[in-house]
Amino acid sequence: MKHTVAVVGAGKIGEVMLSGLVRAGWPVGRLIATARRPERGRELAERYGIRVLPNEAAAAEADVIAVAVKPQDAEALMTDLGPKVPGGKLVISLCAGLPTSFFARFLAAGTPVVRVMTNTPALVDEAMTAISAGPHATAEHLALAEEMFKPLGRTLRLPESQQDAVTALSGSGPAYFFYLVEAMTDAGILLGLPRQVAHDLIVQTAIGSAVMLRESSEHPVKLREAVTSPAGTTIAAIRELENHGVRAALLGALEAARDRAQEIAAQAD
Ligand SMILES: NC(=O)C1=CN([C@@H]2O[C@H](COP(=O)(O)OP(=O)(O)OC[C@H]3O[C@@H](n4cnc5c(N)ncnc54)[C@H](OP(=O)(O)O)[C@@H]3O)[C@@H](O)[C@H]2O)C=CC1
Ligand SMILES: O=C(O)[C@@H]1CCC=N1
Repeated sequence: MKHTVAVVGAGKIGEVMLSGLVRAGWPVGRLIATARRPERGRELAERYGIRVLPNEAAAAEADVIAVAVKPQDAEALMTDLGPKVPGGKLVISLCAGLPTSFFARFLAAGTPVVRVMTNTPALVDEAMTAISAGPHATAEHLALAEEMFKPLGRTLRLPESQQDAVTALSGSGPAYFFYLVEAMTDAGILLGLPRQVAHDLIVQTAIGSAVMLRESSEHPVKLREAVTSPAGTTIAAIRELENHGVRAALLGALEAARDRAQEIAAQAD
């Protein structure tokens, strides 16, 4: 925790990261945020007691520069800031789709770049974060990225070539589960339950199922089979899911998310 970290473009995911570092005891004096809108900067300074600086000043002071702008804003940011990033800094990209080679184009030769895909459960220290070495990133840089993201949940090192798939699966993943919970709550209402009751039933069921997935050594198929009684209620529901092609829809959905990540990269080329 002896490094100073600047989150450049502290929006939703940047704040998730900063709040996790604060909870993990990262000294607030070693955390810097940048924001495009002054009111957003004030909000972050008040909420976390961290410093909010202009991009160039943040990059000059920090050892680690975490880029958390939308991919569509990355080119404008890097065109301006990239040449001003002093040598010897570690640049971490949190951006979906953009390869580390995109960032290297704007940075001084030899600047290490690490690509990270985390997710919003970092807010409850249950993130899944995948970390990949880009140009000039050494084992030491990966270890530093892990030091920052480990307190926020699980971390995994993967080749950068797998990051678009990771983005589709775990980066966007929380949205799919929230969508499912929302739809199942509606189903509870259809069956006559009050909204709050339906919500509570399904949230606790989701938590219980997630804990079983993590803590039992059983394959998900076995866990599902244990719920599915012969001629029972569950198989009646599963038949409907199969009839509606839910498995195929998921395969297609994740492929679409991966394709969108690739399109973002192509647009930035
Ligand atoms: N949301 C998520 O669950 C995840 C997002 N990501 C990635 O994180 C990145 C950010 O996503 P998200 O947090 O959702 O988006 P947000 O729009 O919430 O955050 C981006 C922030 O960057 C600010 N910004 C843009 N340009 C500049 C600039 N030049 N200088 C300073 N600040 C700037 C924006 O300001 P303004 O408010 O004015 O627009 C905004 O606050 C994306 O690349 C996304 O792919 C990765 C994993 C998960
Ligand atoms: O939807 C997005 O593009 C970002 C990347 C992963 C999660 N949210």
